[in-house]
Amino acid sequence: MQTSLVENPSVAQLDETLNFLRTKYSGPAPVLGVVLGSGLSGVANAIDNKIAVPYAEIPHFVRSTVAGHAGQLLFGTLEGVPVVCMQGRFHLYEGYTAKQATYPICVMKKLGCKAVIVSNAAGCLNTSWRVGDIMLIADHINLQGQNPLIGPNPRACATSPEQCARFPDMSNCYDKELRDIVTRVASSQGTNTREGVYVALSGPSYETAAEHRFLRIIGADCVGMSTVCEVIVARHIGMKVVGLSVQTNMCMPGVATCHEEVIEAGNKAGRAMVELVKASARPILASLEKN
Ligand SMILES: O=P(O)(O)O[C@H]1O[C@H](CO)[C@@H](O)[C@H]1O
Ligand code: HPA
Repeated sequence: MQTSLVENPSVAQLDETLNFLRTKYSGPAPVLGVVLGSGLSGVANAIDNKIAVPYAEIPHFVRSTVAGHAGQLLFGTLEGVPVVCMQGRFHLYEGYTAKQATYPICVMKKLGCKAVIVSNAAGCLNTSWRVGDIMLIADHINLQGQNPLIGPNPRACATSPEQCARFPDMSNCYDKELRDIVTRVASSQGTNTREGVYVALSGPSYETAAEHRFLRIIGADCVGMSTVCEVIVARHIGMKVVGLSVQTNMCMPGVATCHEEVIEAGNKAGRAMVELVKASARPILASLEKN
């Protein structure tokens, strides 16, 4: 288990994790990280030459405790692009600190990833959309009451030689160029993606109808309990981000929400997600290599 609740990951911690992972995987260094949300595990099936490492075995990783989150790190290739994929993520409501929940993002960076695709299942607040729609995250609102960067900010983070800002900019959090690439890939596949704002709450209780009204008023299109801390860390250490939210349930007055419904809708949308993530890997890599 990670011991420090306030410090960024240390060089020693990350080295220990990486040395362990190197005993399990010796293929090409991953350039793209992928985080799979509730019910979205199916994307893992598209990864070729897969090596799976359970989180429980990885030094300084915590455990997945939520249904629909397999709890393993996958190495392999997506359309020939070396990737590392979290088949399941960590949430604050599981009792983890923001630093524990985002440690794998630092590991991805240390392994060589220049960008990360984060995906999630989300409740749909936008009344013109439907269950199953895939939203490219254009921006987020962090209402989790936590920020993974709280605490000392060393001159250079253990993940990167460059200085990590005390006050990192979040203006192009969800990279516009990569977002446009994924949108083009989706439309070439006949998938009509949406763009919008993801709001993250701590959970684990779902929202009340009054909270839904409030979240619409402040400009959110969908709501979830994850992602934003991962994205803040990724941006802090200089990784580009693509965010995908699958609309798994409509947030409507008098309509109950349950996690089984979320997982089922995630699984159903999974096929489109698989195709989208798969076909986006190469163009994303081309864009990263160009910049
Ligand atoms: O964000 P992901 O991990 O996809 O999961 C979403 O689904 C769960 C609630 O059903 C919450 O964990 C929420 O954040
Ligand atoms: N609310 C919060 N998180 C969620 C939801 C929701 O309706 N659906 C999936 N994750």
